[in-house]
Amino acid sequence: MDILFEEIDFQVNDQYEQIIEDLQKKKYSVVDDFFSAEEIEIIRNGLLTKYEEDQFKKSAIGNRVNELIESEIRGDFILWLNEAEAGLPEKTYFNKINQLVDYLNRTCFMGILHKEFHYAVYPKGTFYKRHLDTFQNDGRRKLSVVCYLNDESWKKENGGELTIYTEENGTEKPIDLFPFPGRVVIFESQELEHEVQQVKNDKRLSITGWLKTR
Ligand SMILES: O=C(O)CCC(=O)C(=O)O
Ligand SMILES: [Fe+2]
Repeated sequence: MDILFEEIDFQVNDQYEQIIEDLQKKKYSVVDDFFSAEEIEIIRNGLLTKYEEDQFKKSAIGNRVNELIESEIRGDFILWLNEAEAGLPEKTYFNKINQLVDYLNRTCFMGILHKEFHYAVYPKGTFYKRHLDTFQNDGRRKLSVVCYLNDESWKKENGGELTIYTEENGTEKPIDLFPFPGRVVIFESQELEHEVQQVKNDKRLSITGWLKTR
């Protein structure tokens, strides 16, 4: 009975199916309407409140135990999120992420057991040089998930593109993705090198995180 009930409960989700197909075909997926404008505003306000309260710290290279601040490599400021202590903004974020994780685990047996996310602010002039997310000493990182939190006034001239280094017929093909609000980029952490181009104006707001196995 239990099994039958679960099968009835399951609903195909076209957006998630598209993400799965993209990941299988290209190792990355760009979803422009993962969050609504209202949700993004709630989450952005959550970030800004904590940023103004000085809760962020300078990002570092390495893992969370062995950190080294390297401004030549990355210049963002981050705040790790604790889901157990999430307020409305973080709950709004995690609700959607958890739905996606459930779907991936159910349909692709991805075995995602852990996740870690942080808010990030890239002030004017900052960047994150080309890297692979598993350089952070964490082989359990399976999927990287980045969500952009700026408002509608974010312009291309502000820079801060995420450049992902894809491959086509054996040659490297960089793709620039602008950090538009509500856009979520998901990619294979162990496979795809990427970088954040210098922010030319304003400050670039996001949540970055990893879905992890084992
Ligand atoms: O903010 C982005 O677009 C990517 C951030 C990133 O690569 C990282 O934090 O590892
Ligand atoms: Fe990264």
